Order: sequence, then C-alpha cells, then structure tokens
Amino acid sequence: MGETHAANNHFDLVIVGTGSGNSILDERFAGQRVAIVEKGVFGGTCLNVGCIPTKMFVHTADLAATPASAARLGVDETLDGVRWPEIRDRIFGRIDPIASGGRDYRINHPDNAHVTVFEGLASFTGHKTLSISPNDGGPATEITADQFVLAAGSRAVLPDVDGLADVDYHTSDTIMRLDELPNRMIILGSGFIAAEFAHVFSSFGVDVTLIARSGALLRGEDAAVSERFTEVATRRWDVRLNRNTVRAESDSRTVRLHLEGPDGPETVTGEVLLVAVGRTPNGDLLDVTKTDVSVVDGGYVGVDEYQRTNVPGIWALGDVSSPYELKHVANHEQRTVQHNLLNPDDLVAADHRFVPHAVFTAPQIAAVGLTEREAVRRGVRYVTATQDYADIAYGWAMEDNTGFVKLLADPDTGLLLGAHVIGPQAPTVIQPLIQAMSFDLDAKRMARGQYWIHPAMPEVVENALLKLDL
Ligand SMILES: Cc1cc2nc3c(=O)[nH]c(=O)nc-3n(C[C@H](O)[C@H](O)[C@H](O)COP(=O)(O)OP(=O)(O)OC[C@H]3O[C@@H](n4cnc5c(N)ncnc54)[C@H](O)[C@@H]3O)c2cc1C
Ligand SMILES: NC(=O)c1ccc[n+]([C@@H]2O[C@H](COP(=O)([O-])OP(=O)(O)OC[C@H]3O[C@@H](n4cnc5c(N)ncnc54)[C@H](O)[C@@H]3O)[C@@H](O)[C@H]2O)c1
Repeated sequence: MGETHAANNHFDLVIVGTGSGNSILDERFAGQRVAIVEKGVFGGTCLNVGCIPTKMFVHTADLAATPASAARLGVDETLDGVRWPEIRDRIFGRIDPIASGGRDYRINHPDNAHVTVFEGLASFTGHKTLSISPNDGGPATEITADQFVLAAGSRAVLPDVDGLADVDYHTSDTIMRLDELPNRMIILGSGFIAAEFAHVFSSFGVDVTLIARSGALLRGEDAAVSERFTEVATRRWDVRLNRNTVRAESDSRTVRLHLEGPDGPETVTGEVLLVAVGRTPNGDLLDVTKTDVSVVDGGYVGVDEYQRTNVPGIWALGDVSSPYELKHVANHEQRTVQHNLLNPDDLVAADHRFVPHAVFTAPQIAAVGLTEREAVRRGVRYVTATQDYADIAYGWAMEDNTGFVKLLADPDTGLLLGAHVIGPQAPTVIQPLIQAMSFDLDAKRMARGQYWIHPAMPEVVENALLKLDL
C-alpha cells in the first residue's frame, strides 16, 4: 500500500512532478523504492489546465462558431445560446475525476506498495538532497535518492506591467473555470494560448480584444502563416498590434489596460483580463543549482540527448528542460528516461529532429521543421511551394478562402525540410508530412508512390508536393 510518510528517507528513485513524470512508473519499477512529489493537482498541466480541457473547449467553440460561417454556403443557422456553466462542468466533470483517480491509485493501490507520495513543494537543499514542504503546512521532510527525475514543468509568466499584480487577472490556469462568461475580454499576448482562447471565447459570444507587442500574431510560425492568421484574426477580433502595455487598473467590474501604440496612448477595457505572454520552466522552484544541476538559457534544466543532466543520476524531461513546451515532446522524453532508467547499459537518445506543433485556433495551424526564415538564416538551400485549400475539391466544398499548405524541400535530395499548414483540420492534414520527414520519404515518392483519396482534404498536401520544383 502506498504510504504518505516514509519510514526511511532514502529512495532508489525520486520523481518530481506528476504530469509526464507520473507515467514513468510501471510494473518494471516494482523492485525499487520510489517517491513521487507533487505540489499541485495530480496529473500536471496537460490534463488539468492545458491540452485536454482547452481542446474540449475548442471543439465546443467550433460548434458554436458554425452558424457564423454557414450562411456563406446558403445555410441559415442561428446560435440559440451557450450554456457556459454546463460546458465548463461537463469538461471538468470528466477531467477532475481522472486527476483524483490517478492520485488515489498512486497512494492507495497495492500496485504502488513501493511508492511513497509526497504532496508538497520540493526544493533541493544540497547534493541529491530534497526538502519537501507539505501542502498541508506540516514540517518539511528531507529525502535523498540514488536517482532523481525532474519533471516539474513550467508556469505562466507575468509581464512587467505597472499595476498588474493588483488587478484581478486570469492565466490559462484559471480562465476555464470562470463563473460566467463576460461580455468583453482582454487577452494580453499573441502566442498559442492567446490564439486558442480568443477563438474559444469569441465563439461563445464574448467580444475579444487581443493585444500584441509586435506587428503580427503567432510570430513563431512561418511568416506566411503568421501574416494570414493576423489578417483573419483582425477581421474577427479587436486586434491591437505594436502595442506596449504600460499600466493596468481595475474597479469592481472592469479591468483597464493603458497602451502605447503607433497612434499614441489608448485604453482598452473588459470585465476579464487573460494574461498569456509565455511560460517559464520550474527549475527555480526546485532550486536545482543546490544539487549542482546546470541551468541553460531561458532557465531550462540542461540535458544531453539521453535526458541526463550534468549530475550523474539526475534526469530531466518535459517543460522543465525542454524549450518546446509541448506534451507530445514531454511524453517522448518520458519514454526515453523510462527506458534509460531501466537500461543503464543501453541508453537511447531522445529524437528531436522533427517536432511538430499545432495551434487549435480558427483557422487551425500546424507546422513541422524549418520555417522559410530559419532556412534563410541557416543558409540552407531550399525550394518552396504553396497550395491553397481553395484550389482542391474539398476546399471548394468548404468554400475555404484562407487556408494553404506551404512546403520547403531540399532541391538536392527531395527531402522535406518544413511544412506549414493553416486551414481546416491542419493538425490532422500535416501528419503524413511529419511521417515523411521522420522516415526519410522524399517529396516525389510521397506524392506519386501512393493513392490519395479523392476528393479528400489531404489532396491539398498531394498538390503542394507536386508543385515543388524537384
Ligand atoms: C493552456 C495550455 C494549453 C496547452 N495545450 C497543448 C496542446 O494542445 N498540445 C501540446 O502538445 N501541449 C500543450 N500545452 C503544453 C503542455 O501542457 C505541456 O508541455 C506539458 O503539460 C508539460 O508536461 P510536463 O510533464 O513537463 O509538466 P507538467 O504537466 O506541468 O507537470 C509538472 C508537475 O510538477 C509539479 N511541480 C512543479 N514544481 C514542483 C516542485 N518544486 N515540487 C513539487 N511539484 C512540483 C507541478 O505542480 C506539475 O503538476 C498546453 C499548455 C497550456 C498551459
Ligand atoms: N496547442 C498547443 O500545443 C499549445 C497550446 C497552448 C500552449 N502551448 C504551450 O504553452 C506555451 C505557452 O503559451 P503562450 O501562448 O503563453 O506563449 P507563447 O510563447 O506561444 O506566446 C507568448 C506571446 O506573448 C508575447 N509577449 C511576451 N511578453 C509580452 C508582453 N510583455 N506584452 C505583450 N505580449 C508579450 C510574445 O511576443 C508571444 O507572442 C507555448 O509556447 C506552447 O509551447 C501549446
């Protein structure tokens, strides 16, 4: 039976963080004395406040947004209403029991007789020595171990804006649990989280004002995608580009942000403010330098290709050490660490060659590999081709007029260097391109070495491949 207090404070293995870290343990670790430490809700970011609830809201938002686009196709629909409390409670009614079930399994199930769960904030106090301050406020416990896995994730950052700390702001951790939908929402930021929540809340009828520091949204994407998304977003939301946020203030009903922009000072108001300006790794909360673990640029715990830190026996994975900050990367690194813990004489390296990502906004966006900007910066030889959804049969069916697939390929080998998709089902449409890159399938063979179902959406990929001058 899992215990909440250890009799002996030395462990074979200590895992900090129950996001991807929790998935390391399986029956192969039964012979080891293991501790797992969690300061928050069991299951981590993706399950509780990240990928999973956001995409459940996004799917619901896609349905709510249908009437707005159906009229173009001759179908007149109206949105009768959005039952926010019901949507919120349906989503968290599925998620919260998974988190509590996971906790209960680790603490109480006989499978975990060798596992001690510590619920508290872990921080290193010395070499391979971890102090845990319990969430219930009791005295700290000090533990040591032969091996540690740092899987402590990341947290939302707050920008340095005068007055912001005194304003009732939300981050992605709290915005999905609002009591009621506001009439107006300000979103500060222009990355993944801003783009996804702007789609969710505007589809539910909230007037969204989006504030970006630079001249484009989703600036990390290929410039063609970022520009197209910015155009579409500007038609849908009140998008303020090139704005510096100088001060925040609020009264009991509204939040005001004072901005400086190309036309001078201006003020935006809303009942709710969502701050989404990036995340920072949690290595500082863990005080990793006290155990001699090195931290690299951006505050990430430094790891090698085997997910080893510079200290023998201390491993790291996921957002605490990975600038990708993506769940599929955290999962892959978790599998790598799991293998390496179990097979110290046969280590495997993590594969970060072709890490894809998707932004579940509207239109959807997905990408893998080099942007054109990166190809130029690196001096890589490339050819590029773009295929609009509008010019394939399924694009006609949808009357899509904003989506496209853009590819970059190596003119010498024909191998793909990058793929960028904006448009319906982009995260699904891109998958064969990720597969081709991962398995060294060149663009010509990919295009003509298989059937493409007609007239399905992936024909947009087939046509983009055929357009490459190879
Ligand atoms: C709103 C949002 C949407 C997202 N959507 C997607 C998506 O669609 N697709 C995608 O791929 N990625 C998405 N992500 C990113 C994804 O959630 C993260 O990359 C992933 O969850 C990281 O997993 P992890 O195991 O590294 O960390 P986490 O899951 O964050 O786990 C770390 C755990 O460690 C605990 N912890 C931290 N410090 C300590 C300490 N000192 N002591 C004890 N415990 C500690 C934390 O409480 C936490 O539970 C999203 C993120 C957010 C915020
Ligand atoms: N679909 C997904 O996979 C998904 C969804 C959500 C989040 N995530 C992960 O979570 C991470 C964090 O998301 P995010 O949207 O917070 O970060 P982000 O890095 O995607 O975007 C942050 C944005 O905030 C802007 N910014 C920074 N400081 C600012 C300031 N002072 N004022 C105004 N704007 C400022 C940046 O220019 C940038 O555009 C992402 O990088 C991503 O890895 C992934």
